[in-house]
Amino acid sequence: MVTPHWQLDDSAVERRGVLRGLPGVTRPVLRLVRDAAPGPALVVAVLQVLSGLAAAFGLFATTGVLTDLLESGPTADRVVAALPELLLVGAAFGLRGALDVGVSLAHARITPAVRRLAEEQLYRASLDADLAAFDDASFHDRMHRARDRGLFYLERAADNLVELIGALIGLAAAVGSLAALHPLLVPVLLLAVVPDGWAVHRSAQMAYASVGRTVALDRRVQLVSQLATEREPAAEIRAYQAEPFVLDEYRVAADPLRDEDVRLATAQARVRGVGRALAGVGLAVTYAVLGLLVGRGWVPLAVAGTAVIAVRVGTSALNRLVLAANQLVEQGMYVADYREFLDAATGSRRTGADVAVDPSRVALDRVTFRYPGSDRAAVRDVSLGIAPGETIALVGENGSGKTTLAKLVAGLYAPTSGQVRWSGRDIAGVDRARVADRVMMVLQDPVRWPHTAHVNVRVGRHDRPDPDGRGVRGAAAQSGADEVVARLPQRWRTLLSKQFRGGVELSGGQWQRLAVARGLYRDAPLLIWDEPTAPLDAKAEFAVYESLRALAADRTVVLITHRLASVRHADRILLLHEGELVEQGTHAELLALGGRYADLYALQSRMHADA
Ligand SMILES: Nc1ncnc2c1ncn2[C@@H]1O[C@H](COP(=O)(O)OP(=O)(O)OP(=O)(O)O)[C@@H](O)[C@H]1O
Repeated sequence: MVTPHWQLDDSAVERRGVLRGLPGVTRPVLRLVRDAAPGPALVVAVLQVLSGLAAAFGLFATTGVLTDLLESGPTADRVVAALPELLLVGAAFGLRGALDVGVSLAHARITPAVRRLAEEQLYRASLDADLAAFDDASFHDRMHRARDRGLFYLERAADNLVELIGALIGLAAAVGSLAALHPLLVPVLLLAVVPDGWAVHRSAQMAYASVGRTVALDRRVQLVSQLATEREPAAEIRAYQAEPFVLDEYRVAADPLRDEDVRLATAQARVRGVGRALAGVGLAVTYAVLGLLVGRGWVPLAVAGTAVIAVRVGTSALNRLVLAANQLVEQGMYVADYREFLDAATGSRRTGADVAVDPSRVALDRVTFRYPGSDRAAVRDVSLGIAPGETIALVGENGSGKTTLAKLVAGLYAPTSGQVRWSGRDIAGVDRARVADRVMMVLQDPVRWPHTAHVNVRVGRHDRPDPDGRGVRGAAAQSGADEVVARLPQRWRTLLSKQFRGGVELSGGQWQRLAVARGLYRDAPLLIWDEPTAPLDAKAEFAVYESLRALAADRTVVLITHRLASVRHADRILLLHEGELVEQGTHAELLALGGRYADLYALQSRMHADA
């Protein structure tokens, strides 16, 4: 059996065989922490340094305590002699505890702020991305990794960074004290922790490799999960008795995912076991060396006593450090995914001149467009001109390229080759927002904004001042949306989403009327009209076409429809076939030509006559 393309995917692993170094990981996280919560970040840094100093001081004071206790003489005298140093040790560690509480308090403000900033950056990048990027599977993969894992691990990475710095400072305190007591004690400390550190590092590597292999499967499971749990597909799944099919789809993706998880957990447990065993041996060697130093008389017993404590403090700090560093490296790979997505999204954005453009005269010059990853052109070598105020109609079979061509005219896609010019200017070189500002677009499958009826219309141009609501009401009257709203329980303030309490659902045609109102409310000189009347009843369709005719009076209009009766009044009809412009002219000219249009028209007329 051939493995479907969305199953185990090794390309992602190859791409990242080599782990990025810690500095490469910490830099972006550090930058994010600094930008998200500069004050708390500074407080954490200062308190951590003070806490490290208190720990070092406490260790030094411990040597004094042990020296006094190990002196010869009556026990009571020795304890009394050690009291001042004992108080100092208590004060140092008490202070350290208080400082650590301060670190925790400041730290608590960092993580939510990092999440908040990272989310906004992600959504902004996604909204900024070029439309064509959404037709690209690798863009989706990146988006999925960045949104579902990148954000989560970014938060964890920020936590680990704080932990890492704390552990580093704790370690510096222990190493500093050990070096001051005897330089040989420092390398001995490493023996105890390096094997465990290797194990954690190796298992992080394995985890990431596994995620790289299964990301596409994971996405598949999520898609199936939507099918099984969301409201939209629920009716059709039941009507088609597709429940077992959906479950099978789930199993096909979920079984290999489960097997991969088991394999990973087993391999990780094995590596960690080896690491633990070696770490035990390392600790035994550490204490043996310490015993040797005391036995040879190179180190006094009191110093050795402090060294034991310092080794314990140092080992624990080093363990925390290795763990935090390794988690950070692992999380850093997801952070890199997040950054990569941000870069890809930003990179996909077409930047151009920030100048006003005028779409009254549109010219296409040998325009070809291929969707990302597709080797067939959806629009091929199309040249045409649209005169100011002209209404052109695009007709043709399903998939002939009408919608794609309309989006090229509107500047939503940039041609793969050729040029789209507005009043002589190639719009590929113009800022996207400037182009979009001049277009009103009503599409086949409009967004159902989970908001009030009013917002559903106003979002057509959300920054247009409409204090008394006249603009919204006018657009609604033209599209027939006013009748829909009149029947809603709270009129314009009714929430149009069943997913929220008190929300209501509309029929397809009712949604479409609101979408048409939204397009009309936008009010721009170039109108793209992509079959928006298909779900409307005859009365609403008639009303909408009447308002379209009124709108067309002072606008350039690109009209897409399969109802040839509706295109008879267009100034020119263009027939597309497999992406190519094969016929154009007025209704009468095309009928006289006796080509594809004439055949289609005859067919539709017969169907209507039969009906
Ligand atoms: N997002 C996409 N990614 C890849 N290919 C696409 C995408 N959208 C459309 N296509 C392909 O491009 C071709 C043209 O599609 P387009 O939607 O422009 O046709 P259309 O004439 O508007 O069709 P319809 O009458 O069904 O609305 C089709 O072969 C389609 O499969």
